[in-house]
Amino acid sequence: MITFHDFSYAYPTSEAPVLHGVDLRIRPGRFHGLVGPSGSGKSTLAFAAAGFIPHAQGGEHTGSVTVDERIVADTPLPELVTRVGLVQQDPFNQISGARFSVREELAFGLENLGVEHAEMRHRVAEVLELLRIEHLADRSPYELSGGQQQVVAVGSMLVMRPEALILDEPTSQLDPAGSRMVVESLAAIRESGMTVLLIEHKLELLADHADELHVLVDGRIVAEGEPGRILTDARMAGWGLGATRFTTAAAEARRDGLWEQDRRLPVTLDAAAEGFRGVLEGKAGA
Ligand SMILES: Nc1ncnc2c1ncn2[C@@H]1O[C@H](COP(=O)(O)OP(=O)(O)OP(=O)(O)O)[C@@H](O)[C@H]1O
Repeated sequence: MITFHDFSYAYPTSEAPVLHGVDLRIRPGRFHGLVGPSGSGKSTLAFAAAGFIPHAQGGEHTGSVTVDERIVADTPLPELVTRVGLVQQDPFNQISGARFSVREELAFGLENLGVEHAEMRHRVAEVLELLRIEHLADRSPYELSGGQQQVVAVGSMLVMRPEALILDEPTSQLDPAGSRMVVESLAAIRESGMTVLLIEHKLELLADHADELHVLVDGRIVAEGEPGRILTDARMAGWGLGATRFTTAAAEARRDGLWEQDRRLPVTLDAAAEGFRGVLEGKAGA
């Protein structure tokens, strides 16, 4: 479990804190999503959960972040990497450059930890299978598409068997085909029962995957709850956030009497289809 306890933080060059009194619980086996407008502090929060703040970035903080009761600020980074994996936006920057094949790239972090060879091979094979990238095992990481590289970056975190995986806008630099690959791997990770925090601007992705959403605005958590409730919250526009296409379509249809007044607005394709089917069947039967 990753827990933020009244955590505030300012970078060494910040004039004002970037995070303000953040209280947050990332619970074991749950898929959490973090949304917020640009510059609200989402990546900063991810760095704090993974220990890069304060270990690599310095700066000033109050309150604490704990990972399984260990205070992140007091735990050495090499110990934290086996507990919290962080996948960032640009897949290219996450490839070590030290290895010739995807298989070796995946083993790289384990080699550094001194994991024995048989165990290393086992974990690499397991991750190749989970992410359905066995066919890429002997390819050079540099020959891969952006989407494939990002899935390999996810894999290089998963081989460490962290308790939690944080993904910071993992599809933002990818084309639609690359995004699809990463989204498919998210589904596999979700099924594996791993603890996940996904930072994402694409609300539909969160609606499809997350159990719980947290909204960060100006460094403060302003709302938390299940995606269906948060993504249809009337305050979304005021927070600088949009709505899913399904919510917008149903809200417009409701003005024309084509969405039941007391039916919740949808955030997924399935919920939208169900609502519209209900209206059409009602009209056909009338
Ligand atoms: N290394 C740094 N030093 C000083 N200020 C920083 C640093 N990194 C980020 N900031 C500032 O901290 C604030 C929050 O940035 P952060 O990248 O965490 O936001 P974000 O919500 O992830 O944004 P985006 O959605 O655009 O990625 C911004 O005002 C940013 O300029």
